[in-house]
Amino acid sequence: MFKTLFENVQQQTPLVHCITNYVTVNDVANVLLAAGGSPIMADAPEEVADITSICTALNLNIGTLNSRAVESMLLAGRQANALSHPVVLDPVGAGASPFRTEATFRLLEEIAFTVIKGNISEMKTIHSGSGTTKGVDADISDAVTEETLEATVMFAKRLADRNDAVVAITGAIDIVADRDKAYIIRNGHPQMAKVSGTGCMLSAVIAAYCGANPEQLLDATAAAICLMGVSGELAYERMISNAAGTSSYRSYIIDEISKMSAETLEGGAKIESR
Ligand SMILES: Nc1ncnc2c1ncn2[C@@H]1O[C@H](COP(=O)(O)OP(=O)(O)O)[C@@H](O)[C@H]1O
Ligand SMILES: Cc1ncsc1CCOP(=O)(O)O
Ligand SMILES: [Mg+2]
Repeated sequence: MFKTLFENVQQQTPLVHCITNYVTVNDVANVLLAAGGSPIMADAPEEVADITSICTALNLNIGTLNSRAVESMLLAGRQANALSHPVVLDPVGAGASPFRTEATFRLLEEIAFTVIKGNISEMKTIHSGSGTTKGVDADISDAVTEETLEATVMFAKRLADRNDAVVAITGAIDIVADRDKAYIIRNGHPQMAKVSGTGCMLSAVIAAYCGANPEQLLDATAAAICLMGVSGELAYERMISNAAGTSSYRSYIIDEISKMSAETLEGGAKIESR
């Protein structure tokens, strides 16, 4: 399922324009290189439309939002839409403050997103306009369980339909959906939540996969999620065998992404469709 999607990224080296937060920006750049893409971070309103024009995909992440960044995101998003480039939204912390929530809705109104990717609390905020979130992390009471899984799959499909986008909800169980079809992905490791930026890294990798595979946006998004999850599992094994800690784990995740083969990805993916 993933071989061609994976190879397209390796062969095309998609250039991804990121307007992202200053917490995880370096990891986002390195994970894009590790995955076979290429990063450029640019957030000045004076240049974002030009930068987007030379890229393959755009990744908007509201993690450390300010008014100038909102302006830049709108300019870049409009240009990416005009050029039919895929655009990913990571609504980091939507629901944590009115500013974040309102900016998220303004972006959703004015830009056609290809993929909207967040944790369950952020995605519930996008659905209802308000929500509980533990800062940038999901509220534990929102967590998707086996009991709430099918309802969350329906929720993801409805949200995808309403926004005319692929919707990806991350957590212990990841769900990715368009209006008709969903995938449930059970890769990853709880340790990934102990590293700031695994969600941001994933959004950038999704942008690279969609840029290189514009005709298969749902599958490309699923491939990126499996890539992140399988790498998180392999990195955890290495962390344990080296008696290492969370800082090394962060590097090990990027290492495993850089060493990934189509065969390991395919063999390691725990994915089912609905
Ligand atoms: N408990 C978990 N078990 C397995 N994978 C996880 C777990 N928590 C997070 N992940 C993985 O970590 C990555 C980031 O997801 P998440 O923590 O939900 O995002 P964010 O950091 O934006 O809140 C995803 O690839 C997800 O699958
Ligand atoms: C801690 C923090 N604060 C603002 S952005 C950010 C990083 C969030 O990264 P992720 O969404 O990948 O956990
Ligand atoms: Mg996040």
